[in-house]
Amino acid sequence: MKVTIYGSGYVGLVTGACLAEVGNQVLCVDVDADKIDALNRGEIPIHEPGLDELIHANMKSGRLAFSLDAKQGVDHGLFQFIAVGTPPDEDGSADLRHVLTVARSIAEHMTDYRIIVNKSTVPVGTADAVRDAVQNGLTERASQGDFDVVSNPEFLKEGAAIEDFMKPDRVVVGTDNPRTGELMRALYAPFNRNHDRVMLMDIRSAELTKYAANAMLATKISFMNELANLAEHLDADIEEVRRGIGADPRIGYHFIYPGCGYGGSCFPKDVKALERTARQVGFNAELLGAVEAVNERQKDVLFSKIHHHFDGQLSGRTVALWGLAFKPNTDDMREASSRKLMEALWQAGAKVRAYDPVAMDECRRIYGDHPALELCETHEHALQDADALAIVTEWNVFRSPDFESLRQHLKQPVIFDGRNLYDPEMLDKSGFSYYGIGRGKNATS
Ligand SMILES: NC(=O)C1=CN([C@@H]2O[C@H](COP(=O)(O)OP(=O)(O)OC[C@H]3O[C@@H](n4cnc5c(N)ncnc54)[C@H](O)[C@@H]3O)[C@@H](O)[C@H]2O)C=CC1
Ligand SMILES: O=C(O)[C@H]1O[C@H](OP(=O)(O)OP(=O)(O)OC[C@H]2O[C@@H](n3ccc(=O)[nH]c3=O)[C@H](O)[C@@H]2O)[C@H](O)[C@@H](O)[C@@H]1O
Repeated sequence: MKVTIYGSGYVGLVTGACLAEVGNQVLCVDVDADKIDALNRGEIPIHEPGLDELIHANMKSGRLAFSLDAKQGVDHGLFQFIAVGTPPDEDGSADLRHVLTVARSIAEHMTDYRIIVNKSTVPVGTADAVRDAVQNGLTERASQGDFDVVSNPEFLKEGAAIEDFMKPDRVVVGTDNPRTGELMRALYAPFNRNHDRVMLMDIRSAELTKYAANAMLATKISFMNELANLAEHLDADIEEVRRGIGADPRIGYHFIYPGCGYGGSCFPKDVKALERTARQVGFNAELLGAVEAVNERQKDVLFSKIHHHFDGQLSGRTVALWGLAFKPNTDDMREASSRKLMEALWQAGAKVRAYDPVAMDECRRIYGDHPALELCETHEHALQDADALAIVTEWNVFRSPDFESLRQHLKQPVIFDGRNLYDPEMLDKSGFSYYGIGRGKNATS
């Protein structure tokens, strides 16, 4: 089948590469000329395990191509996937500018029946807005073009995106046309071999399903972070509590890891957008507001602990920072907890020596040559002359460090562990001051 995908970011590239891999002819269209040039040279703009190989193999076989030309995109695919960004606008609602630009450009060039598939995360009612934008465009051209609009939200996780796309838990398809539903089912058939994962539903429910999934996951995290902070007041260990509740299959072990707040391009923006959607229809979504507020506060927790440990005297201090990405296996630093921590440390007059296995270039792109930031070649190197170690991303390489060498490098043996990687008792016995999240009595929040 022929597929066009607008937007060559995380979702567009993964969708394009995976659909090409199972035999479709895929054209990815983007407005970013540098990105398309790089892709055409075989350079992949993001770090996503397995993506380079998949893109290279499918470009070579002629099933995957990249273009700047929207008309070529409209001519190419029966399926027109929209996978452009939907960033928060000023009040936190999803900004649909890019989605509607694509819709208008499809209308401008369309000559045959097209299925417009919205994969971007968009508020309920967006399919109607896309349909109106396309219809208005066609009317202006006095064209009789026929089309359907489908909602097909994406649930992949960065760092495991290929696996998630190739073996989805479910494929949600919102459509009001049974024939289009069957065409979507045929497109996804290769990912559906063991059991039918395609769930057909009405469009508005599909749109809401995406926000509901992210909001539920974010709620679990904020709930655990709230309890972690409470555990510090009660001298209990949240890691024991986590194991204790996770054993109940109704709760489960997934997404109940406390930490220094959730980041990334999606949870923060999607929780806000859903809360704003509710507000727009006159509904006060109290829980969503609390999930967001707890997360904002949680991103300050490591700084509070550092500030407290050094009696507020941070000027002239140096903190070694392990991890910059919002989670392991990605170079994405959007809404990463590392950013809030670094900015607070700089504000307080401290310096940061940071290391991340893949996000160093991204950090350089964001902060340039910041005078209070040194990007170090290894995680050990980051420790040199540092007063303390802070960890914000649970990369495997940080899980089992040589604590003896760590003690020798640090000016003071103190660790602020934003991901609860280490055993407090063991570190205590080895003479470290250890601050985890919710690990017994050291409340500063
Ligand atoms: N990143 C993720 O893990 C996931 C993201 N999503 C959703 O998918 C959507 C896309 O997210 P990402 O891939 O992360 O975004 P991204 O920011 O990585 O990529 C978006 C791409 O769209 C391009 N673009 C903008 N306007 C365009 C236009 N008119 N025509 C063609 N291309 C255009 C941009 O140049 C950029 O390359 C968002 O709505 C996001 O919420 C959903 C599931 C997972
Ligand atoms: O809509 C999206 O973009 C995607 O958002 C998330 O995926 P992603 O943001 O890539 O990353 P997650 O693995 O969900 O982690 C998000 C954040 O939550 C934090 N987290 C996660 C799990 C946990 O138990 N505790 C916790 O603090 C992570 O450190 C990270 O900062 C969802 O997991 C995907 O299903 C969804 O498609």
